[in-house]
Amino acid sequence: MTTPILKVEGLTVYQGSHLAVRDVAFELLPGTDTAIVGPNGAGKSTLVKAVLDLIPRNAGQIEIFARPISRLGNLRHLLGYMPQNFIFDRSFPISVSELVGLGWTSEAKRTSSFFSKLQRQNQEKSVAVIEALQRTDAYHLRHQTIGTLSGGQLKRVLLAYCLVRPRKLLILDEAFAGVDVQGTTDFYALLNELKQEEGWTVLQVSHDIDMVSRHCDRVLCLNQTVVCTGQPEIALSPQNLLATYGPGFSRYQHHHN
Ligand SMILES: Nc1ncnc2c1ncn2[C@@H]1O[C@H](COP(=O)(O)OP(=O)(O)OP(=O)(O)O)[C@@H](O)[C@H]1O
Repeated sequence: MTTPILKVEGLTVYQGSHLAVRDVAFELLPGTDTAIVGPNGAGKSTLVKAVLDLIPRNAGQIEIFARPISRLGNLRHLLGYMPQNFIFDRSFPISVSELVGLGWTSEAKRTSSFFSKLQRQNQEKSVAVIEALQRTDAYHLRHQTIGTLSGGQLKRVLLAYCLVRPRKLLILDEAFAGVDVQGTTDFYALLNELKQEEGWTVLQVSHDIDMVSRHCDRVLCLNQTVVCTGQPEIALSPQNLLATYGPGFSRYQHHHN
């Protein structure tokens, strides 16, 4: 039997006095792309943050790479996360390259001296930063300070931050909101490449039902608790969308080519 990359059982989370996520259970198998969809306030971001142990949970177990989340240790480097909002002081003088470089960590290798090791690591890091920025089409932004970026440009840079070292699990919270149509199509192609060629597992929160139905392997419909889960053609059936979003929902059609 394949060991799941992520296993969530009985997850319940309160935000203040509000029950945001109730008794959620699901698994992610290696090399799959799963979308979490649901209406505003359904608990999607709360679920993702609780899965990453960034906010406390009231009940439930979370295992990542077959280890309890609290005992991940160095394996945390194999986890990439792009939050829904990245709030920072726009006057903070950090360049795009420097920010992306913060996501890089070296693989431990033995070398002859401290200085040659440091030199080699700096070279490896520079190459990794350039490659990550090229992959997200943000290389031209490398010298800009992050405070000068547009919303969509910042998303590209944050994705580069996630890609600057190999990961096994990439968690994206509305990563493509604010990205133009071509950029969104490119991003999905990139996710597909990471999945198919490098074996990454992806969990993404999205409101773009059309792109999710085209590109994701599985969908988890959430409205405080799991309404349904399965392959897109089943999970996103009109009945399931009605059950998840309520009667006011009409499927928003994007026309990506
Ligand atoms: N820090 C907080 N304090 C109190 N309540 C919160 C907090 N964060 C979220 N909530 C509430 O928890 C519920 C779930 O919020 P969450 O952000 O997880 O939803 P979401 O599905 O990600 O929504 P959206 O699609 O709008 O991003 C909402 O009712 C929200 O008002």
